[in-house]
Amino acid sequence: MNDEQYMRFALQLAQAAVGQTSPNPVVGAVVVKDGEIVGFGTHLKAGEPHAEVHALRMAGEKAKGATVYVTLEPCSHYGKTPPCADLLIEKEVRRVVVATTDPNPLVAGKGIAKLRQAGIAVDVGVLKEEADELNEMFFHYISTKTPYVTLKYAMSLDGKIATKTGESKWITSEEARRDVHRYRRAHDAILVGVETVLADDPSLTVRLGDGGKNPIRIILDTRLRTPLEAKVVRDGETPTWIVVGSEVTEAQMAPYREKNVQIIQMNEASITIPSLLKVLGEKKVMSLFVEGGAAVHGSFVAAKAFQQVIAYIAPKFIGGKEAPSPVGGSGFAHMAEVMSLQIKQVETIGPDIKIVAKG
Ligand SMILES: Nc1c(/N=C/[C@H](O)[C@H](O)[C@H](O)COP(=O)(O)O)[nH]c(=O)[nH]c1=O
Ligand SMILES: Nc1c(N[C@@H]2O[C@H](COP(=O)(O)O)[C@@H](O)[C@H]2O)[nH]c(=O)[nH]c1=O
Ligand SMILES: [Zn+2]
Repeated sequence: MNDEQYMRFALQLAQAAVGQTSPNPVVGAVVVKDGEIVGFGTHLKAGEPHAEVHALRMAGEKAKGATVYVTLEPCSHYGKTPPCADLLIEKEVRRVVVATTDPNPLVAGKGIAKLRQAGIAVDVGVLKEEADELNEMFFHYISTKTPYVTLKYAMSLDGKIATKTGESKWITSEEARRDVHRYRRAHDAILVGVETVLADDPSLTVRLGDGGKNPIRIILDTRLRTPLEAKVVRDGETPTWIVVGSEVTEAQMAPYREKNVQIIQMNEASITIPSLLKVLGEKKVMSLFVEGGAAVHGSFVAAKAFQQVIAYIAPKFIGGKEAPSPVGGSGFAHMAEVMSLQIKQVETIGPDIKIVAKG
C-alpha cells in the first residue's frame, strides 16, 4: 500500500465518528511498520484520547521507527488531553504523514514544527481536499467562532414547501427524510422558526436512519409564541432553546423556564442573524442545521449567512400562488444583487432529487 491508501484508511476511521466529537474535529490515525498496519485509531469524543493516542497504544513497541498517517496535524497544546506531537516524539516514530494542517490557533503549524525539530520527517497534504471536507464545519467554527450554517428545505417539483392550507406531510419520501436525519445528527443544533412549530409541531429529533445524538433545538420566536404544549417544549428529548426579542418580559418566560426550556433574549426587538450566530458561537454551537421555514430561510439568505444548502425536490405538483416557496422574506429586487451558489452534488434518493450547493 502507498501513502494515499494508508491515508484513505485514516480518513475512513475519522468519518466513523462524524457528529460525535463536537466541539472537536474528527481525526483518524494509522501506524505502519515495515509495510504492515500495526496500529490505528480515531478520536471518539471531546475530552477523550486523540486518534494518535489510540493508534500508538495499539502499536506498542512497533511504533518505534514507524510511519504514522494522521488526517489532521497532530496537536501541540494541552487542551483536555496532552499534546500528540510530544507523544509521537516520545515513541520515536520515524515519519509522520499529515493530510491537512489544523487552523486552531493553538496548533496551526506548531505541531508539525515540533515534530521536525525533533528530527522526524513530516510530509503534509496527502488527500488534503478530503481531509478538509471532513472537518469543514470545525474549520469554519474555529476560524470564525460562529457556527457553520447549513440551510435545508424540501419542496415539490413546482417549488412549494407546503400547500396553500399549510399542509406538508409528506413532500419527500421516507428515504429522503432519513437522509435529513443524518444531517440533523451531524450538526450541533437544528433551528426552525415559530411558524414551523405552529404549523407542524415538529419534534426535530433524530429518529429515522441509524440513530445518533439529537441536536439542540433552537426556535426563532421573537415574541415568544411557541405553544407550551408543543413537542419541542414538553417532550424533554433534547434541549430546546427559544430565541426571543428584547420586548419579551420575564413573566412571559417563566412558564417555559419551568419546563427546562432555555430562553435566549437578544438585546434587539427583532432577531438579526449575525448577532444570533455570534451568541450561538459563544455557546459553542459549532454547526447549525436550519430547517426553515420560508421566513427563516429568507432571513439567512438576506444576510448571506450560510455555508451550504441542501435542497430536496419531490416529483409532485402542489400549485397555487399562495402556496409558500422555500425562501421568503423580502428577497433581492435586482438580478445583480442575487446570491450565486455552486452546485456541489446532485443525486436521486428514492423518487426524489437531492442537490447540495455551497455559498
Ligand atoms: N414536510 C417535510 C419536511 N418538513 C420539515 C419541517 O420543518 C419539520 O421539520 C417536519 O414537520 C418534520 O418534523 P419532525 O422533526 O420529523 O417531527 N422536511 C422534509 O425533508 N420533507 C418533508 O416532506
Ligand atoms: N481531535 C484531535 C485533535 N484535535 C485538536 O485538538 C483540539 C482539542 O484538544 P483537546 O481539548 O485536548 O481534546 C481541537 O480543537 C483540535 O484543534 N488533534 C489531534 O492531534 N488529534 C485528534 O484526534
Ligand atoms: Zn492531539
